[in-house]
Amino acid sequence: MRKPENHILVIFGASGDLTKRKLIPALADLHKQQLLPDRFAVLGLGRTQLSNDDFREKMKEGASEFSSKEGGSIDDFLNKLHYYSFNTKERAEYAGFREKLEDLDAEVGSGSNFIFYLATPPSMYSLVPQFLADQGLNKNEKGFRRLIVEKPFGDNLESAQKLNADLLEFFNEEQIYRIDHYLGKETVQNLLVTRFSNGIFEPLWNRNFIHHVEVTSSEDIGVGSRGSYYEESGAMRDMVQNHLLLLSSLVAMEPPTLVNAESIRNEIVKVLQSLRPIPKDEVDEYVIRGQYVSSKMRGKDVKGYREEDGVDPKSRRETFVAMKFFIDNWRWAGVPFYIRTGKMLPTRVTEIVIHFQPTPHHLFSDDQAIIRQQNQLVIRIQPDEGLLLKFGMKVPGAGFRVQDVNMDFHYSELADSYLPSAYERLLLDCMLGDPTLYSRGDAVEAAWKFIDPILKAWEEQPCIKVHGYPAGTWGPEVSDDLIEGNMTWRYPCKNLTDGLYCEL
Ligand SMILES: NC(=O)C1=CN([C@@H]2O[C@H](COP(=O)(O)OP(=O)(O)OC[C@H]3O[C@@H](n4cnc5c(N)ncnc54)[C@H](OP(=O)(O)O)[C@@H]3O)[C@@H](O)[C@H]2O)C=CC1
Ligand SMILES: O=C1O[C@H](COP(=O)(O)O)[C@@H](O)[C@H](O)[C@H]1O
Repeated sequence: MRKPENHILVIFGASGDLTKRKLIPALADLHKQQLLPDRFAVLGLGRTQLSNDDFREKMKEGASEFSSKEGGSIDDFLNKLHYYSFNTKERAEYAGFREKLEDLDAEVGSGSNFIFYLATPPSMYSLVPQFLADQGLNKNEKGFRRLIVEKPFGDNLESAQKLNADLLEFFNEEQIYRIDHYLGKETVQNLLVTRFSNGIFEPLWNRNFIHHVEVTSSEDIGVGSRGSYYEESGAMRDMVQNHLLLLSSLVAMEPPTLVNAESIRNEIVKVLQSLRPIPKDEVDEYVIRGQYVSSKMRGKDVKGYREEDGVDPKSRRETFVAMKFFIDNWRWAGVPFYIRTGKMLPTRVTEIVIHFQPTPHHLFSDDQAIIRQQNQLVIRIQPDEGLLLKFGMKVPGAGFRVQDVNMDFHYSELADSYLPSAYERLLLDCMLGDPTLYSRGDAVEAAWKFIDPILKAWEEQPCIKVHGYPAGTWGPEVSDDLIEGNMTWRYPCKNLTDGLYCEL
């Protein structure tokens, strides 16, 4: 594995949750694998007053699991962490920050190569690049300057377009890395390998052989301390506009000509641009929204969304979305895609299910005892990452009784099954200058273009129902009605509670 060039990673918002829970552990893992450059430092920024030692102490928790087998030590790693306090909203304070950065650059010998990571509230995503440019920090003729932008990338098409325009005023597209952490997941990348390196799957991967596609990302937790964020965002903006549309694009894209950023991202954007718009007056036929209500989960009372901190007791914000859509192109004409996501569902699972067409004639259908499903390929993204192929086999004995059996591969069975975290992979890629697994501006806008009319319809037509589903169930029962024919979603496990469904 190539090591990145020497540089400093500057984290805006380093006193926050993301830095501590995701970024620092990912960097510590890179350090253990000796994948950080020899001359490297992190400069954390925030208004909170912290000394370097305070910052290191605060970050130690996430980074502390170093075993003797691994490279480096926790102290080597922590010594690379530095902190500088300033208000990143104040243009005037940037001169002091630049001096601090240049001093650290001289001390470390990082060649004036900087990555700026925006882990602040989104309201600062447009400001910071502008203030960095004021200080000449957006360009380095001999080395690099890169900008990582966290989600959410806008909250509708217009704001996403504006944010793209604002960023592009000071940084060019090659310098901008828009994070969608789902692309950093090993099993999401494996989707490309499964599709494009296996002769058995690719010939079947089209409307002739695939009946429908299902993508589920469920969580068994509620919004927790993020109630006020969720009130703004809801499941459509938080999960569907980005992660679920991205997963669907990877399932649907054409083979890229090369494995590089341009080819792969060109194919992703083509899928997003081919999504058939959902007319505003048909939204309730294609999209189901739900919100969890209080119930008992695993024997314990759980709050409904409206009882969470920071949530309006009359909120109609969705914590569940299920939807059907079509991709209007040669490969997928007429194939429905079903996607769903929700909080407080019975289990945490992200999976893609490819449902193949049934055989043209049911030769063994006389047998009443067992009703078979169609062949399914289940691509499990998390947890228990792997692949499951379901197909029919003869039940031994008289007659021709057919039963579904599984061919099941689990990543955990590989001898060397280390799965890097999404942030670890994405940070390393940015350090190496590879944007393949980051979203391109046009793709983000294409996704918003598809989602915007749905959000507008929800705003403008209060008669579109918000279905209350008891925490611990698989969401509103009506979401099964979305699926055409005599089929339902795949339920990886049962409801945890019967609860009471309601309309909100
Ligand atoms: N947490 C997560 O799991 C995820 C977060 N994200 C995104 O990452 C971003 C950060 O999230 P998170 O860490 O949870 O948020 P937090 O609220 O925990 O942290 C926000 C950070 O921004 C800093 N900040 C805010 N205002 C200023 C200011 N005026 N000057 C300097 N620093 C400022 C805060 O520092 P201080 O208060 O010291 O000034 C703090 O370090 C958000 O945009 C979020 O949407 C995306 C995916 C997951
Ligand atoms: O981006 C987000 O993703 C998480 C789910 O991520 P996962 O890697 O655990 O699947 C979700 O909880 C959060 O609401 C959302 O902002």
